[in-house]
This record gives sequence, C-alpha cells and structure tokens, in this order.
Amino acid sequence: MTRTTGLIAALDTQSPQQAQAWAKAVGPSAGAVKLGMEFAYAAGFQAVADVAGTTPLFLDLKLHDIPNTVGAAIRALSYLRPKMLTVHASGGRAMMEAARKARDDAFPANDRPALLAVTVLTSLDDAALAETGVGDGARAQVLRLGKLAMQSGMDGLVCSAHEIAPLRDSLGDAPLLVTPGIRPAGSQAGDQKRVMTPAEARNAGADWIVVGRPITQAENPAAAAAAILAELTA
Ligand SMILES: O=C(O)c1cc(=O)[nH]c(=O)n1[C@@H]1O[C@H](COP(=O)(O)O)[C@@H](O)[C@H]1O
Repeated sequence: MTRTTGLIAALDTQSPQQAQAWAKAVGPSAGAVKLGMEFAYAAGFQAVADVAGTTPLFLDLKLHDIPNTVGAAIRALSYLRPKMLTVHASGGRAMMEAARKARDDAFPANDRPALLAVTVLTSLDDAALAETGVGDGARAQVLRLGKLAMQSGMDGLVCSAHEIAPLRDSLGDAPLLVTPGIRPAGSQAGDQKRVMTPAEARNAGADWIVVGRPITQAENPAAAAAAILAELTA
C-alpha cells in the first residue's frame, strides 16, 4: 500500500498571538495544527477556535476519565469541529466506546473527527514504564493497547515511530498511525525518549508525524516546517 506521510505542527504555547503567528508560518507545510492542553488551559477554547480558523484542527486533550465524563466532554467540545481528537487508550474499553458513541452522536456524519488513542507516551522508555507497573516494555504495551483501542472503535493510534512496524503486522493498514517524538537529525531530543527522524518515520509507515519544538523553537519556523515537509516528500 502506498502511504503519504503528512506533517502536523504542535503549537505548544500559552500566547494566542504566538500561536497565530506559528499557524501562519507552518500553513504552507502542515496538514493540520495541533493545539493541546497548554494552549487551551491558558488561552481558552475560543482562542483554540480562532487559531485553528480554516486550518484543520488536531485537538489534543488526551481525555482520560470515566466513560460518562469522557463522552460528555466530547459532546461539549463538538462545536470546535476538530478533525482529530485524542483519548488515552489506558482509560479502557468502556471509556473508548463512550468516546466513540459521543463522537458519532455529536458530529454530523460527514464531519467527524478521527478518534486517536494515545498508547504509550513517547516520553517514556522501558525503564520509566516499568515504574508504572508495566514490566515488558513499550513495544508490548503499545501492541496491547493498540489492539484494545481498535476493538473499541478508535480510528487510529498515537505511538512512537518505533512501534509502527509491529502495529502494522498485528493490525494491518486500517489504523491511522500518528507519531510524535520526531526529531530531525541534529535536533535536541529534550524530554522525548522514543524518537525517530521524519524520513525514518515516513519509511516506517506513519500516516502523520507530529512536530513541535523543532519547528516552534527554530529561528525560522516556516523554513523549519518546509524542510521537514521536504524530508517527508523526498
Ligand atoms: O498526543 C500527542 O500528541 C503526544 C503523544 C505522545 O506520546 N507524545 C507527544 O509528544 N505528544 C505531543 O506531541 C507534541 C510533541 O512536541 P515536541 O516534542 O515539541 O515535538 C507535544 O505537543 C506532545 O503533547
């Protein structure tokens, strides 16, 4: 199957002006902008709507609560018309099924966001995961949660690019695989542990890569985003 890999720019800031400026800068290169809890908590949800404007919105709130609360949250945010939404797969089957039902009820059939289940955060390595009680490593846990998420009606998974090959072997082509933890060669990993370059993630079969600081902290964010897109399409 031929797959194209798109770029999602993570606009992690508390400033609406900064987010607007970055959204404009990455517009020509990014297929969507991702706004998450830092921006929404600091600037409010009207600012989320304003920044997204006509750019497809990945609303990354990583919902993780009891089924009733997660379902109600999705109904409440439907006015923002996101194209992608995140929940934590570790919330379990009933929570993800409630998310799916709320999404299907609250959005028109032709304008539904993809529900993405976050498997194991890319900031966790095997040792950090072991401290949470998961002793057999990130790959095994991503596969377990990925399978559960797809059985629970999710459209795709957030994982690191390292898990794409085993996920495709186990779950096939259907899941939308979205991979943060992307670092162009030579850039700082920071708090990310399971990282790959844009080209490596594309070669592994990512549908979307998510890139934040390598773009937003670059001297020229527009040029940094364009360079990543060029690497993806080379
Ligand atoms: O759900 C996410 O988007 C996410 C999941 C994950 O496992 N790791 C991860 O880094 N992210 C998000 O992806 C973005 C990565 O940002 P940078 O590390 O700056 O490129 C941040 O906005 C994170 O919140």
